[in-house]
Amino acid sequence: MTDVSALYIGLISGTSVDGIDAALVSFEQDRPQLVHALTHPWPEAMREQILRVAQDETKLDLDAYGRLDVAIGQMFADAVKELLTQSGTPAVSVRAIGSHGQTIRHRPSGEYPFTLQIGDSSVIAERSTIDVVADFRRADVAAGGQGAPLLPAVHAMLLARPGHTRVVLNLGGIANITVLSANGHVSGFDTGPANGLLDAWSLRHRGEAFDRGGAFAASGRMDEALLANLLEDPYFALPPPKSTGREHFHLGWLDARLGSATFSPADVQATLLELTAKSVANAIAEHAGDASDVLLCGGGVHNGALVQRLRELLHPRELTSTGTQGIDPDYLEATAFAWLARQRLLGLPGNLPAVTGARGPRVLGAVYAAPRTSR
Ligand SMILES: Nc1ncnc2c1ncn2[C@@H]1O[C@H](COP(=O)(O)OP(=O)(O)OP(=O)(O)O)[C@@H](O)[C@H]1O
Ligand SMILES: CC(=O)N[C@H]1[C@@H]2OC[C@@H](O2)[C@@H](O)[C@@H]1O[C@H](C)C(=O)O
Repeated sequence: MTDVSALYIGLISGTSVDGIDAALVSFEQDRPQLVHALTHPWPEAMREQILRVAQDETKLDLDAYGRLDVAIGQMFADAVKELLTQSGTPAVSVRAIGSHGQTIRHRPSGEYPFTLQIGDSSVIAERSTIDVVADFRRADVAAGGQGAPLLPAVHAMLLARPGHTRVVLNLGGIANITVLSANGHVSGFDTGPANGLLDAWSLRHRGEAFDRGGAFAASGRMDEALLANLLEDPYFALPPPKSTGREHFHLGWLDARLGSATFSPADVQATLLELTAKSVANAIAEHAGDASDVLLCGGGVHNGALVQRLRELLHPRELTSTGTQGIDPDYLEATAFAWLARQRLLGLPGNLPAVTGARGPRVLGAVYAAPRTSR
């Protein structure tokens, strides 16, 4: 019998690979509530390795794959330990961990569609002594879906405003929107890059993992011809359901479009910021024309230059953070994976077929049992 009143933990390292977000979550009438959260940073060498693998700059042999899977699992277990210590929570009072893992490849279309999140869940269960639910995307992909985005179900539960069309915009490495329609319908998809390309260009030209506040972009001038060239990527015109990742939008993608043309690094950064803002605004105009407000979450809420540009493009819609609704924009994804773990233990579906394109609702994830004798 599942104890539905217990605490859960949600874990995710997203496409920015900036750290492992860990959230301790309680439930009240099935609604998740954040109790405590932290971001456990990746050691720099590991972050670089994950990025190289995710962008196909490093081809992994099976031994290297196995080692990376375990190393990521160990870091996820460390994040759990830190979360329990900081919050003063004994492991025994946590019913389960929902671990998204680290996406290293996402190819949900074609003859053999797949999506790959790694971070050995048995290692997390063994080290934390807590049951782990993981592998949340593959059942949806097996059912013909994209396996992503999964957050729209949680956005609907926490942020829908009956009678109004509202958009939730996640600005992670990749950007995705959820459209919460006035009539209750929920749709959503990945619009394209958010911070991933901005981070990569910042690292290459300034040695900084991200462009704090968007200052680097703000120091340059957007180039119209380059922007038009980038927006020609066929992904932007694809109809939903659709999802993407670092295997598509990465520095190699950008370099191929820059070709032999010379731009100042700051002008490219400004153009990348405009690419994120324009592709998001175009998607909202096309799929949520009647939206009255847009709620932001994900690390991009801290990029003042990006938020300012989005505000201009989305005018007259109101643009605020999910924080205005009492939802921490930095930990919504981790909170959602705690909810998904609970759904799995309750035998309830986690996907929204109208979003992912799956043939139907599916119970998502697999359970990795903790060692019973040590509890
Ligand atoms: N102060 C800041 N200024 C500018 N950008 C910032 C700032 N703080 C965070 N960011 C951006 O937010 C990113 C992290 O966002 P987030 O944690 O939401 O991404 P993610 O969860 O890895 O991605 P995804 O949602 O695609 O899986 C950083 O890589 C950085 O680009
Ligand atoms: C395959 C994968 O990891 N996709 C991520 C990624 O990061 C943002 C966007 O692309 C979204 O589709 C998804 O993550 C969130 C957690 C989701 O499933 O809603």
